[in-house]
Amino acid sequence: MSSKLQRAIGPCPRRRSTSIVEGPKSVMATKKSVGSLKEADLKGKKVFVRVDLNVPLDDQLNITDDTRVRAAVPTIKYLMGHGAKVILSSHLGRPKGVTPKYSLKPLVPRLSELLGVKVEMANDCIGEEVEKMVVAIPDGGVLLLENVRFYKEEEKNDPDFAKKLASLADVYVNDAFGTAHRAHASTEGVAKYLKPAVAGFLMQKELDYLVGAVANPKRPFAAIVGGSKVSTKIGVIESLFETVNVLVLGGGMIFTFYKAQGYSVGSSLVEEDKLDLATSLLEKAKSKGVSVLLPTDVVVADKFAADANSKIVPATSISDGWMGLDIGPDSIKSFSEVLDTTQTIIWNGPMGVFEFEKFAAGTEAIAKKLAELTGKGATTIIGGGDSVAAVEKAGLADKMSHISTGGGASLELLEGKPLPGVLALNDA
Ligand SMILES: Nc1ncnc2c1ncn2[C@@H]1O[C@H](COP(=O)(O)OP(=O)(O)OP(=O)(O)O)[C@@H](O)[C@H]1O
Ligand SMILES: O=C(O)[C@H](O)COP(=O)(O)O
Repeated sequence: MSSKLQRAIGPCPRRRSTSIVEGPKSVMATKKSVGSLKEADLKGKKVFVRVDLNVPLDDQLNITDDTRVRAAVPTIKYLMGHGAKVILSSHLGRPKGVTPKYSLKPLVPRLSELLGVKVEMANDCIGEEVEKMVVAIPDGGVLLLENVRFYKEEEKNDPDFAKKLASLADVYVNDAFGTAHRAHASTEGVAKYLKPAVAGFLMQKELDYLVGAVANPKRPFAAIVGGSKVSTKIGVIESLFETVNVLVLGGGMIFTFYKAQGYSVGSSLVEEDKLDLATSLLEKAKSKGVSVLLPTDVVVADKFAADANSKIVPATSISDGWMGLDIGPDSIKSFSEVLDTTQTIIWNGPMGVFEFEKFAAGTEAIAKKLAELTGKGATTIIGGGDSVAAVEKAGLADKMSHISTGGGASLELLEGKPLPGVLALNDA
């Protein structure tokens, strides 16, 4: 095989039919058809809305990325417009007890601005004071409860705590896709005590793309999986084997695959205990008829730092003392050529250490390619977490078909794990 060519294991992309009924494990594990907000009677009703306002804050408590706040707006505006009394609940961070730096107060100005109303804020999420504030919400008004994780009962999914949350409202709406993989009191438990319990618009959109498009994709269907470690992506890779035609691998995980094949990887990131697994994953791909593409060239560095010396070398012969931190230009070219032939692409995990400018080219090039293909009619789905950060950094977020607000949740969904926050909702 020429070093100019991608290392392709398995045959070329081929068409396969996958129906929702016969679909892969990932489709069967969670349901796509959940009760809709549009069917609920909302006028004058107290609606408990679980949103995911777990956003990054800087040291001055400024929001550094408001994507999740903006994503929560359509559901809240719909509820306001239909005369509901909106009770917003979220977590922020992973506090152990009441912790001021994890208060949701810094969210109030941005929420008020986006919703065009003064959002009221409670100092707690249950109790008498909160109950009084709920009674005072006008039709179409919005009350934000304090961080629900200030109570340890939240993460324990304590039934009494869930009942207390439920007692505040008449209707439950879960729009917190980012937290749908957690069986917590506000994401799962509360749904047992409030009927109807329905999905918000963001939740529905995430499920439509991540379950719908993946179950029934326009083909050829490619998955691009990158990021640092194979170990965190085994489940998703194996699950995608059931449905994709092409699997493109990048990021730090590729060196475990190369080392497993006996190539020299220098001091690149390698998970020594996953070498056999890497070999068996490639064999499995072959048996499933999935084409696996690994980079042929990489950008290597003499240290893990933004100002490291760098050079481009074949991916299969990295000298001692050098580590691969990005895919190289030949790989970008051949990955792009293959992606050009595909109709649906899901991307999870960056191609390199995109946080360092010198090693961001591979990730940026893939982001640009996906933006271009979206413009030509392909469906492009960015699976959350660092890939989303990279697409945002490249200013291309609005050029993709769907950007998931859930890193962990989207991975678990693609891995075929059930999402408790979705399963708890009423069927459609
Ligand atoms: N060649 C590499 N060597 C070391 N680290 C790498 C390399 N390529 C990418 N990374 C790092 O991988 C990290 C992301 O990996 P991770 O496995 O956490 O992906 P992820 O966050 O799960 O992706 P996503 O969130 O998009 O699902 C980034 O911080 C990036 O710097
Ligand atoms: O950011 C996330 O992935 C969600 O908000 C869930 O947060 P958690 O991982 O702390 O449960």
